[in-house]
Amino acid sequence: MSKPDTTSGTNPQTATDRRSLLFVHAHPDDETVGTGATIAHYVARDDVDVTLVTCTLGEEGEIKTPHLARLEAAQADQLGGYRYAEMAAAADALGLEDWRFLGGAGRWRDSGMMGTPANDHPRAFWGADVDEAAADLVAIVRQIRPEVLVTYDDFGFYGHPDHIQAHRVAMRAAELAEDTDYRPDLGQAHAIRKIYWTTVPKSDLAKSFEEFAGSEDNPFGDITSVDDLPFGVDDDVVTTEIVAEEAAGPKKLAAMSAHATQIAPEDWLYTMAAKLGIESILAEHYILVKGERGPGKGPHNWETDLFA
Ligand SMILES: CC(=O)N[C@H]1[C@@H](O[C@@H]2[C@H](O)[C@H](O)[C@@H](O)[C@H](O)[C@H]2O)O[C@H](CO)[C@@H](O)[C@@H]1O
Ligand SMILES: [Zn+2]
Repeated sequence: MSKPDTTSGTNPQTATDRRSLLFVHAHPDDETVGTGATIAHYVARDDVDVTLVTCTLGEEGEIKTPHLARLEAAQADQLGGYRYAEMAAAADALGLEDWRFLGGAGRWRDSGMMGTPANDHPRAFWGADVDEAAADLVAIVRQIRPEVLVTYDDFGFYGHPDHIQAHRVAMRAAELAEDTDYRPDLGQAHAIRKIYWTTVPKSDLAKSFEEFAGSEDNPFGDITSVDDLPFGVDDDVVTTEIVAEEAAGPKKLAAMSAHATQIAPEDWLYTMAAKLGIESILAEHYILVKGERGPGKGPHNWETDLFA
């Protein structure tokens, strides 16, 4: 579905009718693994423009496709360019038209896992000056003027340095974007109405524990308690559950398969969808950290719409 041209003023809907939703993620694949169903859901709405900003190209990733193994950082160091193409294919699968890299593709490099030498690469995102990186994001915020921003919590959801830095840069950019004295050359100030951090309710993790208990492909390994995982929150900390329509399921699976160097066919995400059903990958959860909580439903009164 091609969107009306909102740049030349020919949009049949007035600009004020359209709503903007911004996702800030660390690596190509995070957008799909963590928020793929939500992206597909809002892209399918005819009143919402979705923008994804990814902070690095994922150059330091482990390669799960053996025939591409030599692209790894320690050998040909071509994984970043390859994951750019994976990002394009995944965006296509989700129907996402506006996807960008922070500062332009290649500005910031994947920092590798915490404590690895890649953390010290001169372009590592982990070593970026937060205000410098945030300035590029302010320009995007002031251009697309999002009502809602989605990013990670201050632990980066699971403690990866690029995820922690994506949180810091996104939150700093939201603060600077609304400051009328900050860099007027980057556009008119804009205040984002709602900000969410991605999360997973422990009740969902407990269900997965149960389903995988004893199986050889248990992604949780020898962890036996959800409280020992580096992510997950009590259900009453979650504020919002987006359950995408069934049609989003195949889109998220196609986007996952687009990220083949990162998500192998035997990956637990596929196994979970197979064991728990496609609905297990249609529900994605968030914590509202800025803005007024909207109407909700269920035992925890979770919002069902990011724009609520
Ligand atoms: C989901 C996510 O953030 N993936 C990151 C992460 O990938 C991990 C890394 O390659 C690790 O070495 C593997 O053992 C683990 O299975 C991967 O999830 O870190 C990568 C390097 O920074 C990054 O490219 C990838 O997108
Ligand atoms: Zn990541």
